[in-house]
Amino acid sequence: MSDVVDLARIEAAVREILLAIGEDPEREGLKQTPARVAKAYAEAFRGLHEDPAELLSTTFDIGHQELVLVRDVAFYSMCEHHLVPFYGRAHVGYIPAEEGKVTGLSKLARLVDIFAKRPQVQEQLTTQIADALMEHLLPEGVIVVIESEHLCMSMRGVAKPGAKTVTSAVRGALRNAATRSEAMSLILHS
Ligand SMILES: Nc1nc2c(ncn2[C@@H]2O[C@H](COP(=O)(O)OP(=O)(O)OP(=O)(O)O)[C@@H](O)[C@H]2O)c(=O)[nH]1
Ligand SMILES: [Zn+2]
Repeated sequence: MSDVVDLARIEAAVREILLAIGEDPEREGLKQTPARVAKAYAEAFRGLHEDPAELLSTTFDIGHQELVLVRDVAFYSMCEHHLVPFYGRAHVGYIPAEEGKVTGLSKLARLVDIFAKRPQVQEQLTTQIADALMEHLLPEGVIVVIESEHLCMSMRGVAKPGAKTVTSAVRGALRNAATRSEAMSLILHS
């Protein structure tokens, strides 16, 4: 990870922030903070250096052409406007095509993290997951629903803790009313 994220540069920047807020970066409690924040940021943004195509290249030949849905995938992301977390649950479903591919269930959850671990906005996170599945699995259809709380709306600014933002992206056969409502009822069952 450290070969793609410049830890020293983050450390220097965090030291500057501490000075700018009127703190003393040399005091005992803060001495290790720039290094800790650098490691935490490398983890929070590791998805920038991960490839969805590679992740979704492991596929199986299973003759299932009905909905596959992984519900309640917990994720933590960082709002690109304020660099504070937004977090919640993603529901990711697709209908494999006859000539398309089926991937491992864990890969759907890993795909959420590849895009969540980047500076993000929720709409783009939702779209990127859906489009990556369409591109790499060539399925009949995809549905992605994300529910999350944005700390930039809870702990600062408008200060509305508990407000949930829900976004969806629906592609292909899942745009069909009956199929979409079957998927939504399975998602809302959670
Ligand atoms: N559409 C969208 N907006 C987001 C997301 N995360 C944060 N925001 C919003 O981005 C907006 C940024 O607004 P600005 O007016 O530029 O920034 P600000 O002065 O800090 O805004 P306030 O949060 O209202 O104090 C805010 O309304 C946030 O609620 C997201 O994932 N999607
Ligand atoms: Zn924000």
